[in-house]
Amino acid sequence: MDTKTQSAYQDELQQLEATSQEIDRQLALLHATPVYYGPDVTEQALEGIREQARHNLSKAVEEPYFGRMDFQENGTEQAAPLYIGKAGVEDPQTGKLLVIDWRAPVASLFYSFTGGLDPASYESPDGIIEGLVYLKRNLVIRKQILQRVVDTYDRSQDSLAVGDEFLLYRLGENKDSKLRDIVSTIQAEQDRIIRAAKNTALIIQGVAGSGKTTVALHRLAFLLYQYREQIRAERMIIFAPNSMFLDYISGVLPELGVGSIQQSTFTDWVLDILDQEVKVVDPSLALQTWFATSGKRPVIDEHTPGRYKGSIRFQQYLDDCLTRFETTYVPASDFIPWEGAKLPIAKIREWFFVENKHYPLVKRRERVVARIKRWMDMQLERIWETSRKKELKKKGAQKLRSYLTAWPEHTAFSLYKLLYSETGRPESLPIELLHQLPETLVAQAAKQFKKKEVQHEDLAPLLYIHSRLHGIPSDRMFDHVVIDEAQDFSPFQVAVLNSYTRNRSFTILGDLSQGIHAYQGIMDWKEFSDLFEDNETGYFELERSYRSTMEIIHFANQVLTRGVENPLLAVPVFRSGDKVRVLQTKASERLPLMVQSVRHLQQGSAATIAVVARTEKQALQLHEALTEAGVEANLITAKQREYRGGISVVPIYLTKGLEFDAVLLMDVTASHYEVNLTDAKLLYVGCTRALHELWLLAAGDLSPLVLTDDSEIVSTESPF
Ligand SMILES: Nc1ncnc2c1ncn2[C@@H]1O[C@H](COP(=O)(O)OP(=O)(O)OP(=O)(O)O)[C@@H](O)[C@H]1O
Repeated sequence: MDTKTQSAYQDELQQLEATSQEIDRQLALLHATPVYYGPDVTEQALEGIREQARHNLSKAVEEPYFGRMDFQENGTEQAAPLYIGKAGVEDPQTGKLLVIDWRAPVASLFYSFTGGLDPASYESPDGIIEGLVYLKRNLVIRKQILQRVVDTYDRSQDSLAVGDEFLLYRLGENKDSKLRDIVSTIQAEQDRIIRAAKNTALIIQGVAGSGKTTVALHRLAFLLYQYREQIRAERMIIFAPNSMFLDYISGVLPELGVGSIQQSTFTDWVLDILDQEVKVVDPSLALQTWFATSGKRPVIDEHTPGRYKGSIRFQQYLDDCLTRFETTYVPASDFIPWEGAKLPIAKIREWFFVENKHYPLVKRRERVVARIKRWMDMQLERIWETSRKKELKKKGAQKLRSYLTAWPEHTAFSLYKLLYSETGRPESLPIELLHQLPETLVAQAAKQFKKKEVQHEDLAPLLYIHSRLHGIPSDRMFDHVVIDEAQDFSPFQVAVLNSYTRNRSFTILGDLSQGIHAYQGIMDWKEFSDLFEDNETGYFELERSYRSTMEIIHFANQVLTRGVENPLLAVPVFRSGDKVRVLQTKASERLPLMVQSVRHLQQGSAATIAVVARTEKQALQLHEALTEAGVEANLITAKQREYRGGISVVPIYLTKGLEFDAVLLMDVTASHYEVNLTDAKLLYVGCTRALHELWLLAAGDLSPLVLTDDSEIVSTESPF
């Protein structure tokens, strides 16, 4: 350590001691205050504040801050050090902030400042604040021990750009089984997204490993801080592709001090609203079909079920059907409960179509039926003779029951089923409407709906019908919605979600280059932005990839370029690692070489390893071989709900969103990965899951997607 670093270290030690003492003091005081359980509302509110403070300080005491910025605001005498941490800590005597919450406006300087001598500024509630930055320092504190002090900018030094050394140090670390927060190293382009205003539908195209998922989670924490008066955690939701992925990201929000944000898959969320009336067919069946090796895969076009039923055209079709249906929903005849009493149909129609027109269909029916009953009661009041009254009452009730059979109650599913049915259609839904649908869809529906089973792509239509029937209760509305892996969502899904979201407050993130679910997803972000007015959306691109080494990113980019026209290529951060290893072998050596490779990677520094198969069937076989060889590994299938870390065996299409220290891609042969869009994207996804090491194995001819003689990034030598 040179003298300058040593002195910085000493300064920071003293600062840490002083801050820790103050936090300890405040915590002791809070713990000494008895918890209030009484009925007084003011006291309850104060207890809430104390509870939050207890929680924040107990976290802060271990690791009070991670950054320091010396900033001299214009008009002040000298630069003041600002310490930035996960939670703010105030000195109650002076009101001075000992630690600034990373989400506070001034903390944005720590992330947005990229160096140079020019003044820097940030937006405060009172307007733009300008001044000079003198120092940007990263600090690693673990359990109150100062482990590292790294200056990434120093105004008095020669190099005036913010250096990457601290970021590289963090990126070089191994990962455990869960995604982590990045508060200490958020990059300027990520910070802009995190702090973007709430009431816009933000669309973010980010290359693999650019931090999309991480940024989305940090954005939720920011929104909760910035708009604490307007939004609530329980009314925010993050949609992710599957339960295992949700498990993988589940640690970040609690680490950031925000819990209770809903996390769900689109499927689970819709089924809950539909009260589990239907079942979704086993998702692995669809995956096996769409991710069969090339030649066995169905062709994808506009009639592909996912694309057809996910389109706005289909939403308009449903809309038209529902509007027609409504016109003849009321029975066609007068209601005559007994001889001499008649409720004219014109009256019933007036109640239904005029007086209650603002209510959703189900509610409207309920209200009109209740009104008919009241009308009947009034008619009965005119009759004095008790036995006659009783007799008519009974008769009226019977008549009403049969009258209502022409006015059946519907659920979203029963109505949806009706739209596909040749028989039993009301006159408002002529058979010609059915003939507008592709025949294959009608045939599939007839088969599945009998068993109350639907496909994933039926969920948005069902929810749409449900909301037309029932309306959307205010407690179901979201304050903010995050859609991760959004390239696999359909426009219809986003449109229907929009009706459940206040002020179109969305963060929609994804990567078109990873759009492997083309049978249901989008081809262009315009398909989503077209759903909103121009001034309601924002679009960001993230090009830098933080996950993988330069070698891995360059290699993955080559794969993509070979199968995709004009691909969006990732730019790696300057982190060099081992070369990508490509190993060819004989069929008989395939499994032994896999076992040997896994053992080798395990003995190195990799804590998490993925053995990636092309299909689920192959994953099963590879898992079996590893188990037989005594290597403990977890098999990941479409039904998996937990991600356990360690060694995972996983079909390539299920690796999306995850990351591993080392990835071993099996069977990268010409027959498994051909030169086409889907295979190139699949392989790209597989390659970009690796942080530090990427190995490819092929028993047979190598896939043309990976053929390269670039010896700078690839090695074909055996390490054994
Ligand atoms: N600013 C950063 N500082 C440190 N690590 C970062 C930063 N940004 C991203 N990372 C790391 O990069 C990795 C990739 O992040 P993340 O999974 O959020 O990316 P992604 O864009 O969602 O990836 P993909 O689309 O490939 O699944 C994670 O390990 C994350 O911690």
